[in-house]
Amino acid sequence: MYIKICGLSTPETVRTAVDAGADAVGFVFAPGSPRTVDPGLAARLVADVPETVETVGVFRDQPIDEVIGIARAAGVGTVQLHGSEPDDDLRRLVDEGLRPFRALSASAFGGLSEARRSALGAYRLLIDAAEPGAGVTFDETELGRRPEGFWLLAGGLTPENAARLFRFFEPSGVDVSSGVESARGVKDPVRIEAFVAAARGAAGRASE
Ligand SMILES: O=C(O)c1ccccc1NCC(=O)[C@H](O)[C@H](O)COP(=O)(O)O
Repeated sequence: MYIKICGLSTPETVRTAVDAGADAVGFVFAPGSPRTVDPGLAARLVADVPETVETVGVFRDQPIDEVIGIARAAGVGTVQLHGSEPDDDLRRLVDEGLRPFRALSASAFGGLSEARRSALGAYRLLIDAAEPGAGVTFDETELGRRPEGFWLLAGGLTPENAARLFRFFEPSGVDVSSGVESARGVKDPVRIEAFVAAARGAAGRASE
């Protein structure tokens, strides 16, 4: 079970996520979000993250050269693309030594052709609600068949619903942002710890 805590912007909450046992921490570089950080702040936060924890930059419809420049400046090793970027952008990230996550809404994934599903199978997927970072869950009927490779479930997860949704969707891991906040854009250390514990607990029970 892989756990990603997204939209972090303070040293305290990054430390809480790492100490709680998150596998990845995410920083939003897409403009216009209450969680958007600049690359300088992200670089200071990334400096305190152990190498065993994946650092993820989150982008939406930004030019790929800009994405790579920000990822390098911030020092993140992984790039999560939320827009309608072409597959060439994903290949370019790989060529640059960055690990891509392709984020797709559940309904977009559910509507893909078999050929498109298998092309995307080359990448790690993050299946989200229609509006990323909005704290909204999606309905089972929107997704249909589960992705075949490594995929993260996102969209409206919380400490309260993580175990139930993990058991239902059986993803490779989970991703959360709004559900571990006390107010929009403000992460809550207590909820981060509760989320990681709930997700780990669910994964442990699923493997028994
Ligand atoms: O967080 C944002 O505001 C955001 C803006 C633009 C693109 C992506 C964004 N966030 C992505 C995430 O934080 C998560 O990967 C995912 O959408 C889950 O969000 P939530 O439903 O809030 O848990």
